[in-house]
Amino acid sequence: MLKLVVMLLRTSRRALFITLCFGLASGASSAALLSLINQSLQRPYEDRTQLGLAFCGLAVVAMLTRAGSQMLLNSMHQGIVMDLRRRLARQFLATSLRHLEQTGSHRLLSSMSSDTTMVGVGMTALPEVFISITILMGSLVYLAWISWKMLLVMLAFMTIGSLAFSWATNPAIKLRHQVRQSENALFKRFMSLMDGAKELRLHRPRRNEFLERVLDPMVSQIRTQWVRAENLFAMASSGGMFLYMFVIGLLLFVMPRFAPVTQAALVSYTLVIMYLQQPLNTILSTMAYVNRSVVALENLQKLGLNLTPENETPPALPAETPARLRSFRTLELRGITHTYRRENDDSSFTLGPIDLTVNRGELIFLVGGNGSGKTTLAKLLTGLYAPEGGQLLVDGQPIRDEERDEYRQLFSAVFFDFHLFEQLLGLGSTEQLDQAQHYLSKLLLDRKVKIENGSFSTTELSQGQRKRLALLTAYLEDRPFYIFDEWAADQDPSFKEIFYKEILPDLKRLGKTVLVISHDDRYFRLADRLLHIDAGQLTPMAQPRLEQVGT
Ligand SMILES: Nc1ncnc2c1ncn2[C@@H]1O[C@H](COP(=O)(O)OP(=O)(O)OP(=O)(O)O)[C@@H](O)[C@H]1O
Repeated sequence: MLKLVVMLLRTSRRALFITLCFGLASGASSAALLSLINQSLQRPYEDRTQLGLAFCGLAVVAMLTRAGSQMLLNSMHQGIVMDLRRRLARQFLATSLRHLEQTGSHRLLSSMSSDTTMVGVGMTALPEVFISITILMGSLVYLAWISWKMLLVMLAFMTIGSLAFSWATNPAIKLRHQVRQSENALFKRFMSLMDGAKELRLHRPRRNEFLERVLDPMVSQIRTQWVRAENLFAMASSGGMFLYMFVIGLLLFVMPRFAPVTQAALVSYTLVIMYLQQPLNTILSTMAYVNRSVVALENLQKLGLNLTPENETPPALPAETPARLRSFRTLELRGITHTYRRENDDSSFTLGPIDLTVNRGELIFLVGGNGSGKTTLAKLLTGLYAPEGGQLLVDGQPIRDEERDEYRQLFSAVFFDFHLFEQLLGLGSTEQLDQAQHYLSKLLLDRKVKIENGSFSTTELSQGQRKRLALLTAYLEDRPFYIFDEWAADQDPSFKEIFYKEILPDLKRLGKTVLVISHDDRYFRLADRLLHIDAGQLTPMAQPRLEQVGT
């Protein structure tokens, strides 16, 4: 909870201060109203005119300050959620790709939507807790002024009540943690539902089994856990209310038998105790939100997305890569290794140690069977994965961890599972937009797609056409090193021919270094160098079947 308080102070100190002022003014005016009611009840009707006027004024102040504090809380809540989402997106991009892959997109998505909202709710609930605690303290002081014995009775019951509440709600908090885990698992199933839309529609038994065996049990498990957790909280709150009524009953029906008390004093105690109910209620109910947001914050931290102040998002880096890197002569992988380890699974895959030097301007084909490690090698070469062992060197100089992002800016890559942004992000200069128009016709897409306001008019195209748009984006990036991961696999034979015989030689002519991951052995002879990978090791390449080459 302390982390929440620190985050609140760091992100919204001014808004918090103003909200607290309004909240306290609202609490103080309500307390003044209470004292006024108390005084009025003890005066004859004819003497109440002045008190009546004061009552009206205070009621208006109480209403305005309450509305003001609520409106400020609303805007503070959305401000906090907005800030959290922005910071989370930046943290997400600063986190290593491998970590994200291991975590799984379902968990990240579910956290980015529900956990951020919950942290925001908890942070906004905190000022209400502070205000209610202050009002509670003020009321207790007023109670002590009326009767210190009553205060002692009240404090004793409040202590018993809060101990009992935390004892009763501990299992509920554990259940909330379990609900959160189950929600992650549900999100994964929902993603399968969307990704497998075609497969589920085509095969009725698969669809039925998916719904009955995969989705429904998880949905009902969440329902059970949720209801159990919330029922425990409801029982604990009701228990608290019962204890409260017990105190009032004790005061009205039992205490007068043992300690003589005037009617006026009894009315005063009862009024104050009834009034105390509101802040106590607020504390109990808002503490439940604070609690949930602590769970959400811990969940985000478990994913490596730390939003606490000590983990500031890194500053934005300059867009340009330093000239030292851009003008490289050689890129070298020296003894590079990478291992994929799977949770709850003994099988693992190790790539390397890889020793490889790439000279500027080379056109290299990387070939090998499925699962041999081609894409992994490309991710290591581009700096998307940090090597577990070995070093990346540019012109003999090792790339340090903090330089890796700059190093990555040397590359333009179209991976097998590429993503096509609808907007030409970071490529909006007039010159680039003109070039884009030229490349659209070169890639035979000018009849399908237009470029309007820096965006493609559509990306709803065939997979092969989308890949051509991804290639267009790569052209515009104008980076020194190009990587194509089975780019031609989705292209028709005539466009394959254009890719291997026109586009790749063009890039080479422009002085670009190109690594092509390919299974198209009929074009292997076009490479300056052929690299073969097998079971994670670079191995000597068998002679390509020249009789098929270039025909
Ligand atoms: N995200 C991952 N988590 C765990 N293991 C992985 C992951 N990605 C790949 N692997 C493992 O690493 C091995 C190499 O994968 P990689 O994608 O580099 O192969 P590839 O040569 O590009 O295959 P393909 O030709 O099928 O695209 C695979 O055998 C696979 O078992």
